[in-house]
Amino acid sequence: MASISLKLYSSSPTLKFQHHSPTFLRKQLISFPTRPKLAAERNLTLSVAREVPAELSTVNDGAITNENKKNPGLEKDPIALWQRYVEWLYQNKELGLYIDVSRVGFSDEFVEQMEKRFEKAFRAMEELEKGAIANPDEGRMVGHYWLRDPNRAPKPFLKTQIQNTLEDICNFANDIITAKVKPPSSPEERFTQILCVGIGGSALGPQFVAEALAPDNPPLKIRFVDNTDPAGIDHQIAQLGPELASTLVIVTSKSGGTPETRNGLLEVQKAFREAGLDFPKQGVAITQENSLLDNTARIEGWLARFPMFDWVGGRTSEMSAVGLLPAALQGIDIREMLTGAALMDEANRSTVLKSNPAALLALSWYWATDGVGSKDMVILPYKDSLLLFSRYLQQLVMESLGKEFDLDGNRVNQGISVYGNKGSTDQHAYIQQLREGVHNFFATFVEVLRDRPPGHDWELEPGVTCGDYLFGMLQGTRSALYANNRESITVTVEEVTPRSVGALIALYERAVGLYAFLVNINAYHQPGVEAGKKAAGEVLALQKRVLAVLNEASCKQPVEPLTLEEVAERCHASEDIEMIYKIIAHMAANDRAIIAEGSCGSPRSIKVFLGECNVDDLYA
Ligand SMILES: O=P(O)(O)OC[C@H]1O[C@H](O)[C@H](O)[C@@H](O)[C@@H]1O
Repeated sequence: MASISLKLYSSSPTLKFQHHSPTFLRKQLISFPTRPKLAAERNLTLSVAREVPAELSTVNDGAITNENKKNPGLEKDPIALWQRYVEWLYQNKELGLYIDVSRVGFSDEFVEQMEKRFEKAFRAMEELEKGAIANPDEGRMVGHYWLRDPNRAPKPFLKTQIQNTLEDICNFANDIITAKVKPPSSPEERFTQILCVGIGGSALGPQFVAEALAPDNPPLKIRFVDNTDPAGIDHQIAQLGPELASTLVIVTSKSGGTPETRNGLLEVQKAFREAGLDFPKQGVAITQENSLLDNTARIEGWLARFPMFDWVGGRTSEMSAVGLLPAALQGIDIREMLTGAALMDEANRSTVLKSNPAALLALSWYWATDGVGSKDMVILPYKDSLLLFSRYLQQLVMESLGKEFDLDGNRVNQGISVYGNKGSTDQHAYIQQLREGVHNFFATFVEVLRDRPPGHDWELEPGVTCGDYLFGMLQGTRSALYANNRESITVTVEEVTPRSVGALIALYERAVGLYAFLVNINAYHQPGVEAGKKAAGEVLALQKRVLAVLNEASCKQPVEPLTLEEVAERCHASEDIEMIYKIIAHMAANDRAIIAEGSCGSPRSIKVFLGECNVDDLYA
């Protein structure tokens, strides 16, 4: 068993969450040492016994897995680390964006091994951008990159569609904001609110961008109905109150038929009716042409309709009308978002690994997770406004990479799990486990250099600002994790702007695409989601049968309360008795079924009938 004596340096003791008085802490943090001092003053020797696994080799499907990875152990010498940092640092001057992969321990051999795979991935990505059927399972092109560079669209009419849609978005948003287009009956004489109804890719991008970029006082305030939870919908409607009259409702659904979105629409339309408002005059649809939603909006004469294209997936639709319309209505510079994405796309077309930011991420993900998702991706933006970035990436990464089969039909059960919220807040929640617990993750820090707009900073202690603490917490956590062999990537932007947010979105769209090529899967379909939707449909169909059986029994004189077995038998679904029990329990909890005898706690005791019958009929 090889053993290695490693020179480590600890983070400042005060960051070790020891119990000290606030004064002591304040003194310590004020004298928060810089790296050289930290390294010199706080050397700590730790001897780590490390199995040096077998030589790097590729298994039959070419995957490079942990047990085969020649893992020399993470570099810990500060000077050598500094050299690694400098050697691998990616900088995009125009975007003010940096990527640091020096705290991911991939070896030179590994990089060499991956060169060929990246050459293949770069070629595949080039074909994708030229209009190849890169989503073979659905026979579709993958064209979200064309949204920010229409000249790349493979057909002139596609370029025209993209350009015209962007123009329409800008003009419509301007008409709304300038009150050229007004709500029909609003004392405000202008639209003041946006209610976005949509789910998944039709909500997560707009939610992330709103949180990241909406000004403190936007021309229209945005809120979302992104679920079929009646209480959640009621809450949004209640918060709008009389402002429902000046609310623009944007209903987004690429398919035009997603049940949750359709339910949200029906509920909101009900609220409009009850408020005596004319929904179509305040309704906007964003959907594929001739979808159910599109036809509804057209026939009912909604205020506006914007197209979604079949070659743009939900999780990569933020640069389409899905994201651009709500952003523009909040006064966000959507052309800057597109510019940021386009500049990042250009950088990601480099075939030199070290000059391709998305490739650096994909390389790091492959190393950290052995190309099989063996570790989770923890996203830690140290900036409140980027709070929803991880939720956005959960769909982009997990719905793209979480696939049962690869492109050759092998069962691979691929994917990388994503979680995280924001730093330093998350340090007070689960960093304990990350630092010392199960080693099943790699971290991605998102660093924002600009703490406050120029001229607004303030020293809460001599020479120390609030932002310095945030900076210190990020760097301290990164060091503390690495000191315990936890790897991390750091993505740095100078500040959160439409351009940098557009770049971040493009960075991860491309990294996911490259990684998918590396592991040979289709990143652009989602068969597993259809399975869930189908199963939900079956539950509702069974519920209808249960209702019919109960209705028939409840209308008898006297009313005939039924046992679960009797209900199941009459539904010809004895094997579904558990689901029937759950359906009845849910209905009883909402006063739609009456438990005549027994209780849901002891299912076998239940006798049930339908709510509209009164108890007196029971034993008449
Ligand atoms: O935009 P829609 O067609 O309503 O789809 C909304 C969401 O539905 C499903 O969950 C898909 O897997 C997502 O990719 C999609 O974003």
